[in-house]
Amino acid sequence: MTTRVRPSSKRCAVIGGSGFLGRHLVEKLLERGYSVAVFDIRQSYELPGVTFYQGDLCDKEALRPALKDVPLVFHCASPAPASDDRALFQRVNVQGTCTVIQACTELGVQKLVLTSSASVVYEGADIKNGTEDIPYTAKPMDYYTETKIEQEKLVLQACDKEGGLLTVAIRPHGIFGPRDPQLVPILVDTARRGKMKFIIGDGTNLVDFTFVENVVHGHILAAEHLRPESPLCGKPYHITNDEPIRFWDFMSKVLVGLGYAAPRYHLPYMLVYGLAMLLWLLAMLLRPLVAFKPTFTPMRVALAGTHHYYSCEAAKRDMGYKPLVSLTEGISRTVESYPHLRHGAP
Ligand SMILES: NC(=O)C1=CN([C@@H]2O[C@H](COP(=O)(O)OP(=O)(O)OC[C@H]3O[C@@H](n4cnc5c(N)ncnc54)[C@H](O)[C@@H]3O)[C@@H](O)[C@H]2O)C=CC1
Ligand SMILES: CC(C)CCC[C@@H](C)[C@H]1CC[C@H]2C3=C(CC[C@]12C)[C@@]1(C)CCC(=O)C[C@@H]1CC3
Repeated sequence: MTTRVRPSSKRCAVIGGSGFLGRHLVEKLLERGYSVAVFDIRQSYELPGVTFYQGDLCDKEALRPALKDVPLVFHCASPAPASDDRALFQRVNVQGTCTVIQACTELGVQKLVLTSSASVVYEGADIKNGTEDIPYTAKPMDYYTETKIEQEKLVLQACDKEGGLLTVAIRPHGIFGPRDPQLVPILVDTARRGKMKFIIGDGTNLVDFTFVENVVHGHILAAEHLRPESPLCGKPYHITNDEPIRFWDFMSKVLVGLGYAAPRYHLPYMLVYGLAMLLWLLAMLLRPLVAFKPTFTPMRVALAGTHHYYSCEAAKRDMGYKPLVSLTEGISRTVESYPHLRHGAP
């Protein structure tokens, strides 16, 4: 006879726990007294209280030991948006997420918290104070977004309030903070190549940038408020800093903080967007011959030149969310954490 260990409510697993958001989440969970199993395709650190399981989330047998006897699972793994690899996104974000759901169900996991993205409703047009009832976009701007939509639908539809797996999705936007491998490094690289002199559009467009610790806070609140009778079951929630900022002011603050010049000259949005489309088409056509990745993709240009900020009122109402770190504090902690990216650093 096999005896089933009753999962401790202070035990959880973080799929994607080696990544930027995942590691911040793991650190906060440890601080709050959880013991954590990290499942990731790579191991990027070691910490007391964390057990690492290295494997591909598409492989159910590899996932099983990490999720066994765990009541709560966070799924924040994804290929990087910049990889732009359709087959990889499809395999990991869609098929892999099906595998995660199956493994959770088979192993009796009680709660699954997915890291989705606010970009599931974004199609390049302005979004001002967007709420969670905006429909998924029918015209996703890249493969990453296309598969994040599928992924979110799968997880939310799997919610079973009658004693089965409970699910909720967190939709962050523009996460930044120490150890981010994407936003600040791409920005600095672009500046070092002399390409951050221009403001796309009139520079007044407001967007959300969200400090990583606020995103973590939203995930933990969601997990702790997810119960069969709570409104969270099967729902998505925006988690933001609740301080929309002009896209180009944010970029300038980070650049100037690191010793680079702020962008100054304006370029018409439609001109840059048109050029980005042309470059993207060219890159597609030349792909079999030469691999080149334009910095200014249509998605990035759209994000840089339109309003895209979201309401986090639902998270405030249903889980008592409020941002813990202000934008000013978050930017200064981020800038300080990148001494190697400062202007003139060796
Ligand atoms: N960074 C951002 O601005 C935003 C991120 N998100 C979402 O947040 C989540 C975390 O993103 P980041 O921490 O920024 O990315 P990241 O790239 O730092 O972390 C993702 C982690 O997933 C792991 N992973 C990838 N494929 C895997 C596989 N097949 N099996 C196991 N592990 C795998 C990677 O090794 C990595 O450690 C993702 O789901 C992303 O879509 C959502 C909105 C904004
Ligand atoms: C070259 C410049 C015009 C822009 C440099 C900064 C960008 C790299 C970032 C600005 C907004 C960011 C963002 C994301 C990635 C990095 C940026 C484009 C996401 C696409 C990451 C994944 C998501 O789910 C949505 C994010 C929106 C904002």
